[in-house]
Amino acid sequence: MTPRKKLRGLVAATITPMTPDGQINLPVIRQYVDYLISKQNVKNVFVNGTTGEGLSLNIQERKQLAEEWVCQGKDKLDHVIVHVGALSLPESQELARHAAAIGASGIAVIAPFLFKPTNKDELIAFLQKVASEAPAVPFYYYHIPPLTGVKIRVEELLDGIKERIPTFQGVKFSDRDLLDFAQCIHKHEREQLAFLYGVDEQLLSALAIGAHGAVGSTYNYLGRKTNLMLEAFAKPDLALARKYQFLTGDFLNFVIKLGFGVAQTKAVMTLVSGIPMGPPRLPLVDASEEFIVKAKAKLDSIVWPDSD
Ligand SMILES: CC(=O)N[C@H](C=O)[C@@H](O)[C@H](O)[C@H](O)CO
Ligand SMILES: CC(=O)C(=O)O
Repeated sequence: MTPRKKLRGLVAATITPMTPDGQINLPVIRQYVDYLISKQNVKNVFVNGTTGEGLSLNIQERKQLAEEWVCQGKDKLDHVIVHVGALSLPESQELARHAAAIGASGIAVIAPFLFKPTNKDELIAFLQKVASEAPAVPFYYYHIPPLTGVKIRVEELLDGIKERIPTFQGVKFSDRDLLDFAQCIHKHEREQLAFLYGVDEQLLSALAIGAHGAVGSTYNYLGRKTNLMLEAFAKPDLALARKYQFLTGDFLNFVIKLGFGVAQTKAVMTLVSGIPMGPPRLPLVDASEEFIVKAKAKLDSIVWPDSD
């Protein structure tokens, strides 16, 4: 898939649908693609990331999912970014070659998080070995220190990165350090990079400092509302943009207090879309009935500015 457009706007971090007995449920993806486009107005996806339980899948499953998304997304989605990060460098390289072969529009890599890189050079060395396996595919670094424990500041990491990784195309930034994020944008203003924010509950703050888009789990089911926030911000109608951020924040604040992770995201998506996402894979366990009832009541109680 040769990207016709620059990566901008919302990117849904896809959930991996599973059958009740825990196998990946590929036939559901066709319907999932159509749902994102028609109901959420979201035309970019980030496959096999955190929300997709990418690191809990085996290589074969990851390849099958990537293929299915690229294939079902053909002529429908704008970008299919495949996360190919793994603890094992050769596995990550194999996934990168595979993503290139199937025509993914980008690849992303998370920092290895058991043996961790201790400085910028070690991390770049790892990323470079993966990126070079897919020399024609845009490469994104996936920064998510709350999960990886790798806290190397991105602003430092990016210093000189293009020389080492010519395909470097941007960052998916899932951290609350907006100084680091702002410095990335500021220092690379002249380059055609994509800085995508990944903490959905504070996307508006990231837009204010120049985020080009966002990758997140909530755009699966709150994509349409978040797109209205982006439109209001662009107008600019900041009062309206804030209303949307406050309301999506109201939902997230509520579920975070109940305990909110990928298992709960699967349950919420099943509830909202009607597409069966199935259970998560261990060590994650299914959301409780109580969680689902409360989350649904909360969602139903929100009065959106566009009132539907
Ligand atoms: C830790 C995690 O999964 N972060 C996601 C993306 O990076 C976000 O999309 C969150 O799920 C979202 O902001 C809700 O907290
Ligand atoms: C949220 C996100 O981007 C991910 O699930 O990887």
